[in-house]
Amino acid sequence: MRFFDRLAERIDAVDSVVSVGLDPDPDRLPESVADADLPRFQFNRRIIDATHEHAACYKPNAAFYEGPDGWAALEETIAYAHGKGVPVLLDAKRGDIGNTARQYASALDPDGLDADAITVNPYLGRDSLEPFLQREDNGVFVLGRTSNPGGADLQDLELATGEPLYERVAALADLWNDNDNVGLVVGATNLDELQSIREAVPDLPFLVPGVGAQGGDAEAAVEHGLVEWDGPEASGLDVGLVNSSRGIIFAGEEARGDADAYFGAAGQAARQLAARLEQFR
Ligand SMILES: O=C(O)c1cc(=O)[nH]c(=O)n1[C@@H]1O[C@H](COP(=O)(O)O)[C@@H](O)[C@H]1O
Repeated sequence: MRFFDRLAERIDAVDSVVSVGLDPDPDRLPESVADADLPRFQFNRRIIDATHEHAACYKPNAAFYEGPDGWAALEETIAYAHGKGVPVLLDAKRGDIGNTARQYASALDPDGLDADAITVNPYLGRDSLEPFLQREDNGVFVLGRTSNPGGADLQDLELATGEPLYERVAALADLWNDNDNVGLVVGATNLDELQSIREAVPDLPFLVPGVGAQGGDAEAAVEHGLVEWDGPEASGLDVGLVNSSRGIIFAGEEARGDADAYFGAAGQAARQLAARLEQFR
């Protein structure tokens, strides 16, 4: 089944468009997991237990799995999320020349990390993304307009045609969508850009990061991020994702010494965000 069909069904089943970001910063892990084998996985396991009923997907950011045992923690995390029936979007922001890109894309293989979808960087052009785009059952989220302040440095540059570069990227992503597997990453912190990209590409689902810790606009994220899915299996359902990472996984930080309270707070934060976003759907 294609990624966006699976995602639309998941969103429908849990009434949530929340992507829970699994970014287990080693400096912020509570004592209850810090001394365990694979602490990052043990942390994620507890987070997944607490949040899965409100999660449309999990988004582990590959940066947080660098270093010894990082890949093992990521592999275990993805398998554990799948065990709860939740798709996984690997946030790796890949993009490189063809033979390198093919290796990066193996993260989507069932005998690789088995991620359901991945984020990619469009700046090396179509051929660098081909190994991802060809995988009909996997989602490919192209960075459109990022949420960080420096995103403007390049992405807002005006082209000779008068359009900003991010709009050209969005149009290209639409063009690359032969397999109905392309989405766009557009931050919730830049409302004008969010709106204008939605107008430029009315049919692509967005991953909208930046709500929560970065202070982005949840209502605009839902209004512009979701589209009615017109796929072969889950047609007519909403599809799109609004991500929060630190705002959910570290919501219990004041209860660091009490594991149940700590992870309970993450569950509550995921539930509250899901309910808040549902108001705007
Ligand atoms: O691709 C992303 O997910 C992404 C794109 C973007 O423009 N901004 C952005 O914050 N992200 C990621 O989304 C997550 C946001 O984390 P929080 O700010 O903790 O919610 C991190 O993993 C970021 O790397």
